[in-house]
Amino acid sequence: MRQAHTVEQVRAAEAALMARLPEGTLMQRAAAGLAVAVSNFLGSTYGARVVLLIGSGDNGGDALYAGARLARRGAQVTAVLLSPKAHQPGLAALESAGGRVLTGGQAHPEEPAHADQAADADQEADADGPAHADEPAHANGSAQVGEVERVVAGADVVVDGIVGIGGRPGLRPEALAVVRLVERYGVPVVAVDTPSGVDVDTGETPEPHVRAALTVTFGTHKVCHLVDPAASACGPVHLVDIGLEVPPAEVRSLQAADVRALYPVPHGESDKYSRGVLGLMVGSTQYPGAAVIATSGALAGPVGMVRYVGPDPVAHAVLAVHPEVVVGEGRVQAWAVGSGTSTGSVDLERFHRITQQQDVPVIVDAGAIAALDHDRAGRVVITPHAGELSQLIGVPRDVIEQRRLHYARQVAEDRQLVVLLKGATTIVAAPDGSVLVNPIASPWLATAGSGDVLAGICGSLLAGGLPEFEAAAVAAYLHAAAGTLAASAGPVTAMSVAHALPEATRLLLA
Ligand SMILES: NC(=O)C1=CN([C@@H]2O[C@H](COP(=O)(O)OP(=O)(O)OC[C@H]3O[C@@H](n4cnc5c(N)ncnc54)[C@H](O)[C@@H]3O)[C@@H](O)[C@H]2O)[C@@H](O)CC1
Ligand SMILES: [K+]
Repeated sequence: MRQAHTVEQVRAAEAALMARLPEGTLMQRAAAGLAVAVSNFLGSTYGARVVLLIGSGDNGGDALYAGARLARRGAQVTAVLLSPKAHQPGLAALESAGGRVLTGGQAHPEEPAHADQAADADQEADADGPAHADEPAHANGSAQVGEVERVVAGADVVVDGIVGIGGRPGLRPEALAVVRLVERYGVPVVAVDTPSGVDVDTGETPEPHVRAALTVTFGTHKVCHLVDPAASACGPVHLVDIGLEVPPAEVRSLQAADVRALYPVPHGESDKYSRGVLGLMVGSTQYPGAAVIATSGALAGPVGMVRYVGPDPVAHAVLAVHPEVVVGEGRVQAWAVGSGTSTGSVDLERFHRITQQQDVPVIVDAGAIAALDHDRAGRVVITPHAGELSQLIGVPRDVIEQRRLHYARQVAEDRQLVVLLKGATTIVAAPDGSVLVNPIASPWLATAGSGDVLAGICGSLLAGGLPEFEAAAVAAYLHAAAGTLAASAGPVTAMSVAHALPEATRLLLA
C-alpha cells in the first residue's frame, strides 16, 4: 500500500525522529538520496551542468547539500538564490565543493504574487538580512539576471529546491520568472520533495507551479504526489527512506500486492451462486452497445453469473454476444445500473426499487447518478466523471477538476456512499474520509465505453463479495491495468480493454 501523508503528519514524524538523531542527520539522508536520484536521472554526473533553484527553507537546504555532493563528483553546479534568505550551512557546503552561487529572478521582491508572501519575504529579510550581502556576486541581483538565463539555458537538469512541505501554493515573482525561463529552454526539472507551488495537502494547483520530470521525496509520499492536478506535475515519484515512522494515512494507493490480497478468487467449494450473481440494468435503446460492453466487463470479473434487465432489443444485443447471460430479474448479490443511459432513459420505478434494497450493494453510473435519491443510505458506489459530479452537486466542472480530492470526499461524506471520481487519476472516496487513488490510468482509456467496462468489473467485484470501497478501488486498478495491457498493442477500444481484463487479472494473481 502506498501511503500519502499530510504535512502535519510528516512534521510530527520528523520531530519525533529528529529528537533521537544528531542535528542535521535527516537533511543529510535526504540530500544523499536526492544526489543519487539526480545522478541516475542524468546518467553521467561528471561535467553535467546542474542548476539549483533555492528558496528560503530546508527544501533549499536539501538541494544545496545534494548540489555539493554532485559538485564533488564532477558536476558543474550553480545555485540560483530566489529568496533573501537561504540555508547557510548548505550554501557553505556547496561553495566549498566548488559550486557557484547567483542571485536570481527578474521580478523585484516588491511585486509579490500574494500580499501574504510579500509579508513573509519582508520578515525573512528583516530577520536574517540578504544572504551573503557582503559578497557582491550574491548581492547584485539585477546584474546577474543575464547570467542566470545563460546558466539555465545551458543546464542539463534543474533541481527545484524553492519550497517543499513548508510552501503555500504559488510561486513568488522572482521564482516564477526563473521557472518560466526553465520552461522556455525545455530543461528537465527534478523537484525536491514536491514541485514548488502546488498545494501539498490537497493536490490542488490554484497558482503557477513547477512541472517536474521527476520528484524525489523523503520519508513518505505526500498527498500532492497522488492526487491530480498536482500529481501530474510530479512526474515519477522516487521515495528516499530517511527512517520516518508514520501513522496510517487517509490517502493511499493500492499496489499490486494489495489488489492480489483483495481479489475474491473462487475456491474449490464455489459454485455460480456463491461466486456471486450480478444484476445489470444498463444500456438503452439509444446506447445498446453500453450494455454489451458493461456485460463484458462484468463477465471478466469474479462473478459467477450475470442477470440482465432492460429493453428487449438491448437484451437481444447482449445475448447475441454473451449467451451465458440470464435475462430477467432474480436474486442477485449486487447491481450495476445506469451505464449507457441518459437521465431521461433510466427506468426510475425499477431503479428506486433496486436502490431501496438496503442489503444489496449497487454501483450507480452515468444517467442514473442524477436519479439517486439524496437521502438513500446504504451500500452505493457512484462512478461519475467530473461532468456528472458537476450535474449532481451543481458545482462547475472545472472547479471540480481543480479540487478533485475535496469534492470526491465531500460527496462521499454528505451522501454516505462511495464516490469513484474518474479521470487520469481516479479517486475513490469513502464516507469516513478514507481515499484510495489509482494513479496509473493510460491516456488510451479515455475512449467511448471505457466507463461501461469499469462499471461492469466494479459490479462483478461487489457481487463477488468485496465491500464497496475496496471493490471500487480494485476495479479502478484492474481497469487501468487492462487498459495499459490493451494499449501495448496500440489504440484501444472499450471491448479490447474488457478483453484484456482476464489477462491483466491473471498476471496480477500469478
Ligand atoms: N524537517 C525535516 O526533518 C526534513 C525536512 N526536509 C526538507 O525540508 C522541507 C521543509 O522545509 P521548511 O519547513 O524549511 O519549508 P520549505 O523549505 O518548504 O519552505 C520554506 C519557507 O518558504 C516560504 N514560502 C512559503 N510559501 C512559499 C512560496 N509559495 N514561494 C516562496 N516561498 C514560500 C515560507 O516562509 C516557508 O517557511 C521539506 O520539504 C524537505 O525538502 C528534508 O531535509 C528531510 C528532513
Ligand atoms: K521543491
